Amino acid sequence: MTLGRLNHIGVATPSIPAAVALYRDLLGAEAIGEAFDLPAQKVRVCFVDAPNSQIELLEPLGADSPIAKFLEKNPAGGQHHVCFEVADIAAAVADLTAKGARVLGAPRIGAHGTLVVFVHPKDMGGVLVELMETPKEGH
Ligand SMILES: CC[C@H](C(=O)O)C(=O)SCCNC(=O)CCNC(=O)[C@H](O)C(C)(C)COP(=O)(O)OP(=O)(O)OC[C@H]1O[C@@H](n2cnc3c(N)ncnc32)[C@H](O)[C@@H]1OP(=O)(O)O
Ligand SMILES: [Co+2]
Repeated sequence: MTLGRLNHIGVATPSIPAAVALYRDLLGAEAIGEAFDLPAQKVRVCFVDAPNSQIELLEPLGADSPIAKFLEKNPAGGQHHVCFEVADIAAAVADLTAKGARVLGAPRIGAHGTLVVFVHPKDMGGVLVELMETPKEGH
């Protein structure tokens, strides 16, 4: 696989509205999307756009959300993952698996409507890495 652009940084928060206020009022964020639920991934999502990337604010949907456990350990929230784009997610999964990295589950549709997958943080120096298939032109 070849590492593509940094698509977003995932930030877990107990409150998307409170986090949005910080990015808007403290940092001057001007392009903030509407929050939306992603039930299949057990998260509520809101994107804060920066000129060259995005912050993906994440609230847990339900006690079994992957964010819930993170927030138990980090009640105020915090940096959760980084997401890079790849041209071909299946090829990336095969490559990573062949290299011995733990790919978590099968690719599934993420918040941008394209296939995403995660690599276990223990195989990436303590960083939870998400890979997202680059949206096809015009999609
Ligand atoms: C897909 C929609 C959206 C998008 O962009 O499109 C998203 O990004 S949704 C993001 C939320 N979804 C996920 O994170 C799915 C992948 N995550 C997982 O499978 C788990 O959260 C996992 C495996 C990373 C952790 O599992 P779990 O929380 O059940 O286990 P532990 O808490 O015991 O953690 C095990 C070990 O990993 C360390 N850990 C956990 N989370 C993170 C993290 N975000 N960054 C770095 N390290 C993390 C944790 O500290 C444990 O380490 P240890 O040394 O044993 O304490
Ligand atoms: Co993400």
